[in-house]
Amino acid sequence: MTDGSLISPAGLESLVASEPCVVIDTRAPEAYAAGHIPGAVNLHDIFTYLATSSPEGIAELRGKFAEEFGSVGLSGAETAVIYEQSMATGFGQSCRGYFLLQYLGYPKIKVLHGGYEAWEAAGLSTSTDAVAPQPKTFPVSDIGAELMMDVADMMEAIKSEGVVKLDVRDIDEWIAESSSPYGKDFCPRKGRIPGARWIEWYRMMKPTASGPMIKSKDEVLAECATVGITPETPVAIYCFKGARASNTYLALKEAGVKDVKIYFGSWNEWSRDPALPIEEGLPF
Ligand SMILES: O=S(=O)([O-])[S-]
Repeated sequence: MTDGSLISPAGLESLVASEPCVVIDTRAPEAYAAGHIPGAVNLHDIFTYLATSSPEGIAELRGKFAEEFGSVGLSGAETAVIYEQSMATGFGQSCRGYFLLQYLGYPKIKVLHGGYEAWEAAGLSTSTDAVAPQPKTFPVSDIGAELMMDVADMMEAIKSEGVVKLDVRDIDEWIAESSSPYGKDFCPRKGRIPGARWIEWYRMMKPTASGPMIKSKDEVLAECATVGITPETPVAIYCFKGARASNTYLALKEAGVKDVKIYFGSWNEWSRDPALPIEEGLPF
């Protein structure tokens, strides 16, 4: 898939040559220091930040990322291009950045399809030079606010048969063997949001010579059909903290599923409140 919000390495090379761009590397600082796309800035918080959906949590999240995206030079005039190592090795962290920018109402966003691995596979130049971005005022808006669900929204979704609650976590989390990718007992409870259906996030990608890539529109819709999702189905996605969910979000949006939202607090938030219902044990 090459149109829409995904951009190929060659496409990114011509884009940066022709218009203002801020290229954002979401990998760990050590990986960035070892080599990055020339001119790219490093924002690893995009991946590591644990969000909650309380009013205070949302206010903190919005303030933090408006500040961080402004500090790397996003004013609304530049296209933000986000990348990670590859689409399937960093829990979808570049897509988490994409989702956060959409949520904050940023107008021009792309994800480098295939990430740094695809950039290197294309033989394009890399750099270890430090980059000093020029800070700008980030243009926060409410236009994307409805994309992010809070606990109350998820409780409503549980009551609604028509909304597919889509769990995209790894299998050990789905079968309630582990509570998180950070260790089995990182969260106090293991299980699932009641009524959730499951597509492990890797299924949205397939291997290529340049690394894992998001499947074609028809391939993604075929995966969706296995859990009853059509382009018209409202979908509420969750994972552990919103990164893998963002990878699936992007795949579904690119495939034409119209109403997709993320419960960004995800299992990290839900499992910590004993008042919230869960399904425990094996899902079969
Ligand atoms: O992908 S994740 O946010 O659940 S670590």
